Amino acid sequence: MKTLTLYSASSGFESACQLTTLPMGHRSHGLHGHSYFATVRADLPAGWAPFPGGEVEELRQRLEACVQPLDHALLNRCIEEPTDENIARWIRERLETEFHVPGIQQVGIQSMQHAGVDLDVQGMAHVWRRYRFQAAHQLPNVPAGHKCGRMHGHGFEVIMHANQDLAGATGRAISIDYDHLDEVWAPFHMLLNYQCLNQIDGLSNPTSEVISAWLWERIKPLLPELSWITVYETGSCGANFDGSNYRIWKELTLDSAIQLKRAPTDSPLRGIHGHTYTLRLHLSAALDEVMGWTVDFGDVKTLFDPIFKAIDHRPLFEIADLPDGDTASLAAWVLDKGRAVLPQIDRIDMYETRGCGAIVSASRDDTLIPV
Ligand SMILES: Nc1nc2c(c(=O)[nH]1)N=C([C@H](O)[C@H](O)COP(=O)(O)OP(=O)(O)OP(=O)(O)O)CN2
Repeated sequence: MKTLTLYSASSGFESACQLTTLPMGHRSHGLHGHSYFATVRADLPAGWAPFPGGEVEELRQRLEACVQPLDHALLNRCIEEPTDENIARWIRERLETEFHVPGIQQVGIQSMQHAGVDLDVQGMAHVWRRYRFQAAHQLPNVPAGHKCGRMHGHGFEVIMHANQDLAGATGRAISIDYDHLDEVWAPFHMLLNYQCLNQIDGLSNPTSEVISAWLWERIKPLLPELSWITVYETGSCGANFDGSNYRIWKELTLDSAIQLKRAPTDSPLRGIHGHTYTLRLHLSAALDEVMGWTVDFGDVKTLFDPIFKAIDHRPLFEIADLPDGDTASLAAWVLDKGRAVLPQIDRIDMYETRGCGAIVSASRDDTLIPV
């Protein structure tokens, strides 16, 4: 199977800024500050890192050096109008030209816990913002005894992703801002928060997939730039919908020991060390119209469980058919084993720390997935 591997790295910085093109009186017009979080994903060629398996650490160090002038600084001294989008563009430009990072597929800036911008490979900016609502639901068509057949509740989260480069079509003078997303979301919060979802028109079978499509149908006419709706049912699972395709994910954490066998003998990465990994399984499948889902999150967990047990709380360097302990090798191994039991798995994200790791995708033309 031909796969695409993207290496991912992240770096935080604390900065002050001022957005002077926003109207006087807007809370971001004046001097204020953020704890920013930058991420980069790159399709790196063989031989780029000092040793095979060292890509994530090398990318992390270059990103950290790239954003260093922004840390504890006034961003306006480096970037004319430091919106999240402009900061992301500044970082990408410097990574390419001064830090020699090839194959950049995505640069993200998160300026708040619940908002940010992702630049895609074509340089298009996708603004995202996360919202929460508290609601009950029950899935009426699940087999008898399935826990989701009982009335229960969740703190649901929704991410709206909007492709800012489509904003010209709406006639707004400036591209999408977070305030506009808030205005669009406000009536949906009123409709969904503190409700039993089954009682809402169109949500008689309120799975994550159905909720994401229900929101898409209602929000897209109000926000033509909408590119994805993401619904988090719990902190570890949910669904994305882009108007035609459903995707779901299930996230697991594993605590494992590794060694990077190809690291130089004097590198600490060569010795036994470990991580609490975040492993995200992405699946793509058609919607089962009766069940209202693609694949049951519960089935994903059950079918994947033997693989999970083989890598959680284990010395991964003892797995005979795992060539090395770097996250790209590990993600490729999980993709291979995972697809044997769940062919709908089409991508594995494996992070050793927040934002640092590898993404291995079964599709060569992986699009920006907003999770
Ligand atoms: N594809 C879908 N599968 C399931 C959905 C759904 O909307 N789409 N919904 C449910 C249930 O409503 C349930 O609340 C969520 O199930 P589960 O993944 O088991 O979630 P947990 O957080 O309880 O999982 P743990 O990993 O055990 O914490 C079921 N399936």
